[in-house]
Amino acid sequence: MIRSEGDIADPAGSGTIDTAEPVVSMHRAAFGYQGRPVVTDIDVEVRRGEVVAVLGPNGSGKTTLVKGLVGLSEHLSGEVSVLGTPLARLRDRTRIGYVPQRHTLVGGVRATVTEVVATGLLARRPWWRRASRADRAAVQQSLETVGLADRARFDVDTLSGGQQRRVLIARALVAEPEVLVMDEPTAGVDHASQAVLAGVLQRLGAEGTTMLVVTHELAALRGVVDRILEVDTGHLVFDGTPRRYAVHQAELARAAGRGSA
Ligand SMILES: Nc1ncnc2c1ncn2[C@@H]1O[C@H](COP(=O)(O)OP(=O)(O)OP(=O)(O)O)[C@@H](O)[C@H]1O
Repeated sequence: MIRSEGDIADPAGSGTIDTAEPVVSMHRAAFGYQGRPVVTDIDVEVRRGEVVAVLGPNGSGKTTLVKGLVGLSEHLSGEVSVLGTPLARLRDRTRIGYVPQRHTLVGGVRATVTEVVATGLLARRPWWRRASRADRAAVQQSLETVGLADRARFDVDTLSGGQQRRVLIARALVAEPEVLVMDEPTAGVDHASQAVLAGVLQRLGAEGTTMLVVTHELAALRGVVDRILEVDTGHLVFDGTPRRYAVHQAELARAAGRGSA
């Protein structure tokens, strides 16, 4: 059974979040690969300004679900709209920022932090056209958002894992997406970097950025996330606030305890 929570938090406390139009809307949606569904029967509406954590065991389909929103897994059935447009008709993909699961920044090619972040603008500007002043300002702004302005000229392979994640977030932010989809932004980095990343997400959430964040580390995002979706074996098994999720988990633990008694 899916438990749902109607109220959403207003992370900025501004009272200005427009909750009327869903930013992401899925109805009986299925996503998968080569025509084979991995996640099915997904019913979710994400409203503007929500910060949604997607939880679940390894292999449950979290990545497949969020990849569906950026066209990296196949949308096989059901209705999916992003920013009011059916997914198949969404032409301007820069409106959705995507931070992939495993960073692939290091790998033979030398590039500075600025160069990597600027690639986030390529969808808007052909590669042969020189970066405009506005482009350079956008790169600088997104590096400031993730706290890496002082590393702009560094080679990315001289950065720590956590800093490289932040470079990828800056690359996703530079085109000013309306929704940011992140796959395990805090995975595999030390606790200090996790805290910095959580701070970055907190700031983005407070600015009203709509985010879907796949994570195994909910504790690192405490206070940032205002809604949790849990996926298990390709199905959505929970949808509600972190507080309700804690209650739900406690209930499951009690039931398991009774079962084993
Ligand atoms: N490109 C692909 N082609 C075919 N099957 C895939 C592909 N990517 C993932 N799968 C399969 O889809 C299922 C769900 O994988 P997915 O990566 O969505 O799970 P996840 O919940 O994100 O796991 P994890 O927490 O380990 O990242 C797995 O059985 C996986 O083997």
